[in-house]
Amino acid sequence: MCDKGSMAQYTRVSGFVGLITLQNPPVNALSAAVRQGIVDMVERALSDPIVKSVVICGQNGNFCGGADIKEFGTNMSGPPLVPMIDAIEAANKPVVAAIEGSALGGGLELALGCHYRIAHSKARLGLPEVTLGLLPAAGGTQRLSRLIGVPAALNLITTGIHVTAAQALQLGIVDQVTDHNAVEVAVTFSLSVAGQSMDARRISTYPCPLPSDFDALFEGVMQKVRQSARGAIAPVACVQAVRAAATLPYTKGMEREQELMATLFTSGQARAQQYCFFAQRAVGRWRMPSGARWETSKPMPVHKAAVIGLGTMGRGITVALAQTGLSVVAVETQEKQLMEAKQAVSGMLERGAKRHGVAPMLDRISYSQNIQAVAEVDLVIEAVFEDMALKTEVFQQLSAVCKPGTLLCTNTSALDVDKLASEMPNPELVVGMHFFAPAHVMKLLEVVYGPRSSPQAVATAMQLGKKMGKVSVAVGNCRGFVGNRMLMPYLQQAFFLLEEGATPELVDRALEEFGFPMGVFRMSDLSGLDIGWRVRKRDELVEPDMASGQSARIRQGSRYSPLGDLLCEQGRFGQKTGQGWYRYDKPGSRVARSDPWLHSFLVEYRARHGLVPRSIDHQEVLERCLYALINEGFRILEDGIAAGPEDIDVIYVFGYGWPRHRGGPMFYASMVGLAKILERLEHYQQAHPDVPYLQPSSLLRRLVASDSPPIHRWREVIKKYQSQL
Ligand SMILES: CCCCCCCCCCCCC[C@H](O)CC(=O)SCCNC(=O)CCNC(=O)[C@H](O)C(C)(C)COP(=O)(O)OP(=O)(O)OC[C@H]1O[C@@H](n2cnc3c(N)ncnc32)[C@H](O)[C@@H]1OP(=O)(O)O
Repeated sequence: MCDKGSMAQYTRVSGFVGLITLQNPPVNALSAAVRQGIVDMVERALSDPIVKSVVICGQNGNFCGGADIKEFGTNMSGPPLVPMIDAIEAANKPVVAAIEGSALGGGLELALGCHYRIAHSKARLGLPEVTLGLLPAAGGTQRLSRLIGVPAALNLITTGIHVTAAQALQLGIVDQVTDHNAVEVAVTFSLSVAGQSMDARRISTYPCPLPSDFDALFEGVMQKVRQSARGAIAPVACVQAVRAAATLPYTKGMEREQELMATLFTSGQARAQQYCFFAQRAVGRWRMPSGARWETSKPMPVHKAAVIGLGTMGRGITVALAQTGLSVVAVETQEKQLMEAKQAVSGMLERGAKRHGVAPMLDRISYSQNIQAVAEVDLVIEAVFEDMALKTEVFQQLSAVCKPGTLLCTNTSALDVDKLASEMPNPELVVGMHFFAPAHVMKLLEVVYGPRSSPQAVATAMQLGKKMGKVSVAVGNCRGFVGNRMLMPYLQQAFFLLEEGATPELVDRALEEFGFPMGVFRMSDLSGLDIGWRVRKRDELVEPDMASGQSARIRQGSRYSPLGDLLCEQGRFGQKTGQGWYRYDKPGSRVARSDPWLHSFLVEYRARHGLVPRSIDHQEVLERCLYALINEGFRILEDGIAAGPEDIDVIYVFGYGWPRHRGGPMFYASMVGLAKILERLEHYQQAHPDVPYLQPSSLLRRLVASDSPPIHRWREVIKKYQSQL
């Protein structure tokens, strides 16, 4: 017997079991139609006298990915989740959740409303609402705390982590884990408990186990959460909701859960985080200005890869490749460096494997000092020193050694990928892969294509990035690509603010309060001030600091601050030398301390250049640094270097510490209001006419003139703008 009409299919199986199958591909999200289907089918199963028990499962081996996030921005209709789950829990026949694939968010909340949960061993469970700026508001905070206790519930709910079936069993979230068909096991099990009272299985009736150190626990967790949330409100609300579970009766706790959810639901932060969720997925659907795109470009198979150059980046890339299960040839011509790298790579693999409880992939890697060793690989990632002549030489060797068709990738953060490609016999096989340090940890990968890169080469690099667990974004070739190009105006404004009266502490505090993990100066100290210095020297911007006054701070026709160069001349390269914008207890130590020397140096510098310090507030810091960065983002869109604002936002959230709850720079601009951004840029440009980065981009002007459409409609304006160029 079967009813296929709705988005929850009803079948009677094994004679007496009502099987309800959610069917809303790809993740069986609980849309209004699915909720209606569940309500109807549960009612049907419970009112059918032949049915003794009920099993709820999801179509295609996937239980349920939670509430339908796409519905959140709309006028929500259909039966609400809470009464639907309450009705399941109140049922007088056993209801068993058969969990395959994922049970996340509302999906797990639905399962917690069931009387039993049976999971397949490969299933994953979690309450990831916090990552969407929300909390589990279909009883999740109240039921999970009662089921597994406050500390474990706090951990799951405030972090949003997914746990394996085995971990869920250990925590007590599921009752049984099986390697067999979970639906069949659940059907058999449901019959074994048919006729029994379900009173003891209703989690909402459980008392919440209270830890002895209750107050200290909540205080500690709240402090930790506030610190790591960097201004995000959802993690704090999650703690408050769990506290309600621990202190209030169930119905009151539910009221508190709803109240907290209402605040989050309507907040800009939830919108920003949900935007990030979809943006992260949208960047996989890449397109190039030539019209080539993800659906029509087939990646080449990659079984064996090589890494050339085993410095910090090369080591991280080797680890990341080996962890995907690929065979890796790691080449380093210097013997000492090769030995050190081998030890470091093995250490990283062993530590990673230990964390995940698996065997380290040490035998996946073969090391060599000879570039000939890469003859048979499908793809090479060159990670030698950031120097065009050196990279060109290595690429020429590679094209002589590699088998035909090998994809040649350069790991560069700024060099001209197209220029490199133009020196090769097969420029279509050359792409940039800009990894972020540490390469085996950081999630972001910029895949850089030039006008000559073939769509297949881009597709291959994008697919490899995905396999490596990276969020890969395809971007065009320009100085600094997307991320570092936008960083230039940001850094420049920060330097100018110091000249005008700010301190590194003030600028960093403003940016950290905004939500960055580190302000620009602490970050520069961490990365090393000498990196930018080297680039500025190459660009012939660095001059001996002989002169004073305004003319000494003009380079190549624009305002220039030599502050960073002056620090480097003193050997202050940041953390590694123990001194930079801050001082450190010793070279390599991480705690940044305010440096009186630096403050005196700034006073003296301003005096020497006739700069009268003024008081600068946080608002100005944010506007100058962030709006200049955003303005460059608009230029990047104008130039077609990024296909859309989502690409830029994903790069900033995953690679540059932009707070996720602010959605990325372009989303943030849309929230602030494009007209306001334009007005402030015009204001600062008038005050600083010698700073080209503050000149508002034509696209920003065009968007404002088009009544500032919502961000999902920017692409239309960009297309029109580009077609008129
Ligand atoms: C005054 C106002 C008062 C307001 C009161 C408000 C009351 C509202 C009450 C609501 C109660 C809600 C309670 C509930 O607690 C909330 C939730 O459940 S939120 C959702 C939680 N779930 C998740 O976060 C899971 C998200 N999904 C994933 O993590 C992954 O997709 C996956 C399930 C692990 C599968 O991963 P993959 O196989 O890699 O597939 P993709 O990720 O690429 O996804 C494929 C495709 O599906 C889309 N999708 C995935 N999940 C959802 C979803 N939950 N809703 C909608 N769409 C989803 C995803 O976007 C992909 O599509 P694409 O974007 O590529 O088109």
